[in-house]
Amino acid sequence: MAVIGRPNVGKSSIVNALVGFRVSIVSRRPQTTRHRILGIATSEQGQILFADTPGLHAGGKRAINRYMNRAASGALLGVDLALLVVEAGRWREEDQRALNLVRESGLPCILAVNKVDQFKQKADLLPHLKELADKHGFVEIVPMSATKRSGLSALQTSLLKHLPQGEALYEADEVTDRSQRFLAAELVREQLMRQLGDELPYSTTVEIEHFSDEVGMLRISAVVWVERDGQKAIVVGAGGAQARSIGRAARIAMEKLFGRKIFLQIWCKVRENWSDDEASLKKFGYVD
Ligand SMILES: Nc1nc2c(ncn2[C@@H]2O[C@H](COP(=O)(O)OP(=O)(O)OP(=O)(O)O)[C@@H](O)[C@H]2O)c(=O)[nH]1
Repeated sequence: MAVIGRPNVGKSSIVNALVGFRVSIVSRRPQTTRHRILGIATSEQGQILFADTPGLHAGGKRAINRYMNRAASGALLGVDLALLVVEAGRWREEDQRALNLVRESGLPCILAVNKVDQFKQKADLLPHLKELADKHGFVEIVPMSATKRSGLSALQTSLLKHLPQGEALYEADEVTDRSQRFLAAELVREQLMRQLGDELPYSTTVEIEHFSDEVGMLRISAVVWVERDGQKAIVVGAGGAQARSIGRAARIAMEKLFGRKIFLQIWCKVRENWSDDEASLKKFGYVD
């Protein structure tokens, strides 16, 4: 099934909560997820395959924005069910755009109304849900909060109810189809999204130059690519402090995720205009 919605509504948080593993990075900034990522949630009741997707957005004109929107809308092909995620109390143009794509796909769709913990007027929740119900024939509407872990089991139950029965495609201990190398790059990028201000995260990407499994540890060398020299100065920081802080937080996250000791080195390099250049995007793994 495909998880779809505008940026920042909590798609990755929902997938991680149901998979029970941080397969997809999360930050408070919109457009954190850039790739389609498979999350596998296996329980006694069954196995659910989630395609987490980049937030569907308007406005971004660079090649990377087109790639992200393609990755999201393409996820609706070849799945049995759509999960549209919205933020409680908000309905924007981009939510409508996501709903339109679901409509065009003809897929049955469950609506997850996330972040109900932030919904100020609790008494208005029911009328709000009614308004949402009027927008489309959703097979179910589930109010929930991924961070407070409320409504998760209701969501899991309704997903299982509306997915077709079949043989499990993955082993019970598999959580994603992505490699450790990919996840390592994502965890560095997560820190760039979290620690860098303003527009800078959107000019960065991460390439793993070296990844080796050694006795007692994984040795990883990552390149943070930026688009201008001035950006490199910010990523590195005074005396290298910013790069060290990014590296430290990413290493801790990797050790937790992989259950291994990690030796992580980070370099910062400039490649002008990489985010609007098809060849650079390919080189950095943005491949359909
Ligand atoms: N208050 C609250 N915050 C939430 C909830 N779920 C997610 N968030 C926060 O919302 C922000 C965005 O979450 P993500 O899971 O990255 O959202 P996304 O839809 O995958 O975002 P994109 O990558 O932009 O598409 C993060 O700061 C999350 O911690 C929730 O239930 N309640």
